[in-house]
Amino acid sequence: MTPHSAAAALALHDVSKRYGRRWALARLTYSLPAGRSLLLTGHNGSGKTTLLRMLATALSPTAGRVEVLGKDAVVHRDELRRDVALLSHASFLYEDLTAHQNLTVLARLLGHPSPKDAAEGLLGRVGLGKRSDNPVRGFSAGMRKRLAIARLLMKAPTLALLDEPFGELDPEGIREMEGIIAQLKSSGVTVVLATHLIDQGLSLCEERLHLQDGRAVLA
Ligand SMILES: Nc1ncnc2c1ncn2[C@@H]1O[C@H](COP(=O)(O)OP(=O)(O)OP(=O)(O)O)[C@@H](O)[C@H]1O
Repeated sequence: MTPHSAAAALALHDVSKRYGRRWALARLTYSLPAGRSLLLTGHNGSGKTTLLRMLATALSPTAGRVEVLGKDAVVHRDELRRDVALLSHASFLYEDLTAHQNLTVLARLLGHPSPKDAAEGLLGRVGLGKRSDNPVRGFSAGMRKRLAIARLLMKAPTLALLDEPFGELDPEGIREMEGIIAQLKSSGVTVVLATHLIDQGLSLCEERLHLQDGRAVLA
């Protein structure tokens, strides 16, 4: 490990990812300094989700090395999964459980001292207090997004990877999500934010990485 990467929240060393014959990421080298947050931009299919899933240790690189919080993301996958949370299109919600139950199940898994209170507090924070006893299967896309961010907050990660967090949200939801991301940052969480809403992203992140066909280009 170089001295530079030791201070980095994440570091990509010549990272490539291939699906079949298609290269989704190609020879990406990048380092995010500790204490900074990253805006990830690029057109549809440019590789943003692939990169986030790699940082979440859900995918391994085809070539190169990914370091997350100073650790190799392949070697230290299990321990990193405790510190890293991904808000993604697939939101890992139990359809037949209520919003409240979804969060209490997670809180118990995490060993939270008071799962029900924690769930209730977070549901209020994401604007789902009135729907907390409804099963998720009847939730709209925006409500699912709100519950997914509550799930991420319950996990209290060191690194939060947010894939299109504003998608499906109404204008009020977008403002609330901006507030939640700002709070995460002020509590010391490193945020990596992939979004097509460039203005929102730029106001929240100090650094930017723009992907074009899986390669980094100057933004
Ligand atoms: N599981 C997969 N199998 C095959 N190809 C894939 C797979 N996942 C992604 N790809 C391809 O990899 C490339 C990058 O996709 P990725 O989802 O990372 O892009 P993205 O920047 O997140 O796009 P969007 O803005 O549409 O969400 C695309 O060409 C895509 O078709």
